[in-house]
Amino acid sequence: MTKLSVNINKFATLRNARGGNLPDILKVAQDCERFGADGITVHPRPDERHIRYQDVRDLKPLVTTEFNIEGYPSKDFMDLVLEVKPHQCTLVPDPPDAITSNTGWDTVKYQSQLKEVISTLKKAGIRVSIFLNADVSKVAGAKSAGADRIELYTGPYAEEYTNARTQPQNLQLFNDYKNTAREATALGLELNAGHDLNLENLRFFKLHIPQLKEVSIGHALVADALYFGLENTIQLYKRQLID
Ligand SMILES: CC(=O)[C@@H](O)[C@H](O)COP(=O)(O)O
Ligand SMILES: NCC(=O)COP(=O)(O)O
Repeated sequence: MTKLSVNINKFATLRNARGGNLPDILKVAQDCERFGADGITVHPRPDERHIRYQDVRDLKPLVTTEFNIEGYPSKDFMDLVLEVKPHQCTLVPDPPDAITSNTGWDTVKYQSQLKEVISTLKKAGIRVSIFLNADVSKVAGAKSAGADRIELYTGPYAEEYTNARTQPQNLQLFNDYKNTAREATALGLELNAGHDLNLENLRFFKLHIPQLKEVSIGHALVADALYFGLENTIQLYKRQLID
């Protein structure tokens, strides 16, 4: 079964809208775990518009499942990750002003930066995943940089799935995902995926990329929780991930 890591950024967005502490992010994380999440993901951004650096520190002793911190490896981010020591760190090539993540690493161009950062994280005992487009030519660079996993950026998949409304298995784009996943497995890299996954597109992705270890989902899951409740929603997503 593929693990579901719930990205709690959007709960923090709601909290920050008013100041104060509603909803309580620490309780949200614990409740997500109680409701069946296999992990908690946070993606602190430099402007701290949702998850704050202090949230990440406060979450560390409370998260009993897998803790995954995502972000661009700036000095501040690296200091935070090395202090908190999550189970996994997912490196994302976002510029500081990114509205959200919208591409994976160019593992050729940024090979030496990735090598250095990954080596530092791995020395601290942190598993490293790097965010990658569905582009088979970038997988070898992830391996040679020392990553343990790649996280497939599923934004374009989600968009095509919504636009096609037919048989997504016919899409060239989806073949790129399958080939990238196959190459990762062949090189001994484990596979995660995330971005814009939702209750409509998740099952198809899981069925066609069975080696998927983990998905991290936030935006759509939080939106669904408004209608179905958090516990039901987490269970609905988990059902999509059964082998
Ligand atoms: C790497 C990735 O796809 C997610 O972390 C996503 O970008 C969530 O970030 P935001 O919640 O800031 O949109
Ligand atoms: N790594 C992807 C993630 O954590 C959540 O992305 P989204 O579901 O908020 O688009």
